[in-house]
Amino acid sequence: MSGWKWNDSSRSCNGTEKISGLSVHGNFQNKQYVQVKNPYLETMEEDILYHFSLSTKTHNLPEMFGDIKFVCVGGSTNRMKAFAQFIHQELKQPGNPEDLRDICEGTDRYCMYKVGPVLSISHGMGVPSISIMLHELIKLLHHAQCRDVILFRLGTSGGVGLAPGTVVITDKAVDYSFRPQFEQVVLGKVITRSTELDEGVASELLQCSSELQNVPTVIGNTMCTHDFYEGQGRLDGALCSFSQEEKLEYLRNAYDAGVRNIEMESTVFAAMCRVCGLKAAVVCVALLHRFEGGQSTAPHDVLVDYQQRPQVLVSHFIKKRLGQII
Ligand SMILES: O=P(O)(O)O[C@H]1O[C@H](CO)[C@@H](O)[C@H]1O
Ligand SMILES: O=c1cc[nH]c(=O)[nH]1
Repeated sequence: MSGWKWNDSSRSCNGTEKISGLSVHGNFQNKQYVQVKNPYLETMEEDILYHFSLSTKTHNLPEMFGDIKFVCVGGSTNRMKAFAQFIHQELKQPGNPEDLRDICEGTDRYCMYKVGPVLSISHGMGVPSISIMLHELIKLLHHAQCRDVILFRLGTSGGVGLAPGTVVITDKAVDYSFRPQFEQVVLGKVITRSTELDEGVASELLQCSSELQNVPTVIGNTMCTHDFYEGQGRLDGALCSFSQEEKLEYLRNAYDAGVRNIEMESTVFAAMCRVCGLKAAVVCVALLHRFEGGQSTAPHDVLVDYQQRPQVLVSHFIKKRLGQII
């Protein structure tokens, strides 16, 4: 790949830097390295990123990943492979997108594709699955000496008071009580972390959406639950202990608290990125209107179109940052 530019509207842009043989233009005076908050890591001779099938001894992580600027994560392996192929075309990368290799092929836990400065990774469903992936991803970015990285979660969700197909850029990721926090149990005690996301990236994404057709987008709070059925007030799970009225009351309360969509990873994603000094955004499409029901009745091709919307939006953002769109 010839050099790519690095535009960050929140900072002045100047200077050129070589990263892994690429000319990267931008302002690196505010170099933001990825911070790990674990003193034990420094003392380890080797760090095995077990679920990625990578290690600091067997892989040259700075050479493999040092130029990463954008990391896009999402639940499904197929979606994240499709996104890698899509961004490969959008960034006009050499070679055939069909030939992209899964860097994590040594394990079937997650998939990972690298396309120039973009990493596309799957994280499975729910907080435990994404948090394991994020521990290893953040260590990977740290070991690779990456800097000024932005993370995006590209997902699907249930809409609250929104037409299906609407993309929600998360303002605050909130828990089941609509609090902007994530609770982690550590050594039997609950640790509470803030789930604030980067406001600048969110408003830049909203601006990007206004430059696109067919990507209706709003900014709103995203509720993260630990379950798809009972946890999200669905009446169609194997278990249901509440009435339709109780469900609607909970969803109305969520709406009044600014919640516009419901998914299952945003709070831990926001909390871990924040602690480690990573800018992050959550961009999820609403597949259905939760006031109206629990099942996705839209035809397959419509759902495929909906799932592509966060990808189109984030790809536009990346192309702008790389100076490919003025
Ligand atoms: O579309 P993804 O990224 O998987 O996200 C949403 O979809 C899954 C449930 O179907 C949960 O993981 C939820 O957060
Ligand atoms: O309703 C939905 C749809 C997708 N993902 C969720 O977590 N909930």
